[in-house]
Amino acid sequence: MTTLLEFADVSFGYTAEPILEAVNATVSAGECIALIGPNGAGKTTLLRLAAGMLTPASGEVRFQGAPLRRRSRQHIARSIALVPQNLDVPFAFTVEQIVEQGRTPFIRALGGLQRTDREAIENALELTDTGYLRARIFNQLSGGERQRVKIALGLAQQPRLLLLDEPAQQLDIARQMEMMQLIRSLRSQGITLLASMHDLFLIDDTFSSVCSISPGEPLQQGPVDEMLCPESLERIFHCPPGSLPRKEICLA
Ligand SMILES: Nc1ncnc2c1ncn2[C@@H]1O[C@H](COP(=O)(O)OP(=O)(O)OP(=O)(O)O)[C@@H](O)[C@H]1O
Repeated sequence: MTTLLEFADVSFGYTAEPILEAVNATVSAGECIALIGPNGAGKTTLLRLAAGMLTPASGEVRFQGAPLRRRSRQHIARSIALVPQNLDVPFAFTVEQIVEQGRTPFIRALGGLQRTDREAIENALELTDTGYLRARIFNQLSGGERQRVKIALGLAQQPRLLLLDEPAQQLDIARQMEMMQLIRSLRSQGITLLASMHDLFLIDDTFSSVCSISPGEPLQQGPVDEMLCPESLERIFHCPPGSLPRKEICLA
């Protein structure tokens, strides 16, 4: 499989205190990876580094073999979309206006939206089943509706790699199932995904593999069943050995 994204010995900290140290990881084209780890381990930070929004203190993040730090924000945004946990929209923008923002990296000066931009926007609305919300004010939507619109915004960028930060957060069980169905459908369309996930029970049927970050542990990547076994989870989440139930822990 072709390597799309690569972390090569990446270290990063917001202050002198490192959050990520000598991280090595790869995301291959077509993969759908769940990123797990304890609160504060650095999942959001890793996603921001992957999107080129943060620059490593040392090491390199590469996309299709080229270091991200040598690419412009606009260039990166044509290939990689990050769907954040929270999207602050200060004005009464409609859903359609929000999703249109995904085309910003493609618009030429004074050019406005072209036919290809309109097609990308319609496709994103259709894939996320948010077309019926297009005239609604984003800030007035429910949490579940907002989640889908945020993903539509990312998809409007027509990214090779879609990064999702906690896509299932604050969703009820039915909306969580719909979100996982959406992720599976994006996966079946060949979109490469890396998503931070707290709810481990949602991972099994949807993701192709799991990547873990945990303080004091090297980053690990592996098949879902191996990564979600009790022994592995106890190590990742720093639970005492034997504390996770063996019987019904069959997450995978
Ligand atoms: N802008 C920032 N400035 C300073 N410290 C930050 C900043 N953003 C995050 N941090 C710190 O970096 C660490 C990692 O944060 P991050 O949000 O990446 O963790 P996370 O694994 O996504 O956490 P959670 O599961 O709770 O969402 C935390 O200790 C956090 O407080």
